[in-house]
Amino acid sequence: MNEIGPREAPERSTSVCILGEGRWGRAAGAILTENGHTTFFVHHTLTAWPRRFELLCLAIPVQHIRETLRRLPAPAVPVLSLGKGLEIRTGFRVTEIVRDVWGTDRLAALSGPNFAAEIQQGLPAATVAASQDEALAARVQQLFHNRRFRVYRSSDLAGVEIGGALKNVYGIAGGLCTGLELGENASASLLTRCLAEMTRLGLRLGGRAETFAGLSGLGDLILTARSRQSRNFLLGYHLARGISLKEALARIGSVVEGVPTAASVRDNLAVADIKKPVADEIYRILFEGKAIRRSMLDLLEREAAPENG
Ligand SMILES: NC(=O)c1ccc[n+]([C@@H]2O[C@H](COP(=O)([O-])OP(=O)(O)OC[C@H]3O[C@@H](n4cnc5c(N)ncnc54)[C@H](O)[C@@H]3O)[C@@H](O)[C@H]2O)c1
Ligand SMILES: O=P(O)(O)OC[C@H](O)CO
Repeated sequence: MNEIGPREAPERSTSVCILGEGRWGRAAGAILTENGHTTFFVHHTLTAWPRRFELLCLAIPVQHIRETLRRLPAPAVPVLSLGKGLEIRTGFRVTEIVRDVWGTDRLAALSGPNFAAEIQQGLPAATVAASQDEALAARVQQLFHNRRFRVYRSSDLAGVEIGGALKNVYGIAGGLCTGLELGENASASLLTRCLAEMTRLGLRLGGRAETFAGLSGLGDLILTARSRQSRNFLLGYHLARGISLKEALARIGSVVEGVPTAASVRDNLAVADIKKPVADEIYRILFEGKAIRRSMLDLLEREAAPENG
C-alpha cells in the first residue's frame, strides 16, 4: 500500500535508537524509516551505546525493562515507550520504570490498536503519542505520522499507558469468552463491562476518562479482546479449550503481557476498593487455578447493579 505512505521526506531526519528487535520494535522502525528517519536496533544485552541518537524507543517486554536499563548509562535524549504492561512488584508503567532507573523526565508513550504484522504489511492504522510534555508528544507524533499510520497526540501519559496495559488483561477475558463459545452477545457485553472497569481503574491511577474512550483504551480493547491475532486473546482461548497455562504460553511463544499485568493489578496497585470483577477473575484463573466456568458463573451470578455504579 505504498500509495498511502508518506507524502514527502521530513524536513529533518532524526536518528532513533530502538532497544528490542521483536515484532513491534521492527514494525515501529519500519514506519520511521518510511518517514525518512534513521533507525538502528540495539540488543537488550548491550552495556554501552554504540553511537549517538536523538530518541530512544523501548520495545522489550515490560518485565525485562528494569534489568535492561540498569546495564546501560542513561542517555541524554527523550525515551519513548512502545511497551504495554505494568511491572510486577511495583505496578509501574513503562515510563515510571524509566524514571525510576535513569531519572529521565523526558518521557513519552506510543499506544493504540496496532498489530505489528498489519503495520508491516502496510495496512492503515491509528495510534496515540502521549507525553506530559506537549512539545515531546508533538515531536513523536510528527516522527511517526504518515498517511497510513495516523498518530494523534495526548498529554494524558498515565491514561494512555494504563489503557495499553489493562487491555491485555481484558484481552485474555475476550479469548476465554470466545473459547467457551458464549456467543457474540456475551462478547460485546463483556467488552463493554471491561471498558467500564478499565475506566474506573484508570481514573484512580491518574488517567482521564476521555482517554479510555479513545484509541489507546477502547480502540485497543476492541482489537485485543476480539482478534485471534492477539497473543492475550489466544491465551484466553487456549485456556478455555482446556490447555494448561504453561502449554498455552509455550504455543504462543512470545510475550503475553496480560499475565504479569494481571498480577500487578491485583498485588501492586492501590485499587483494592475499586470494583474490578473481570480482572479479579482473570487473576484467579491464572494464578490460583480457579476453574474457568466457575469464574464465568461467579461473574454472571453477582447481584444486579446500576450500569454506572
Ligand atoms: N507485537 C505487537 O503487535 C505489539 C504492538 C504494540 C505493542 N506491543 C508491545 O511491545 C512490547 C514488545 O512486544 P513484541 O511483540 O515486540 O515482543 P517480541 O516477543 O516480538 O519481542 C520482544 C523483544 O524483546 C527483547 N527481549 C527478549 N528477551 C529479553 C530479555 N530477557 N530482556 C530484555 N529484552 C528481551 C528481544 O529484542 C525481543 O525480540 C510488549 O510490551 C507488547 O505489548 C506489541
Ligand atoms: O498480541 P497482543 O495481545 O500483545 O497485542 C498486540 C498489540 O498490543 C495490539 O495493539
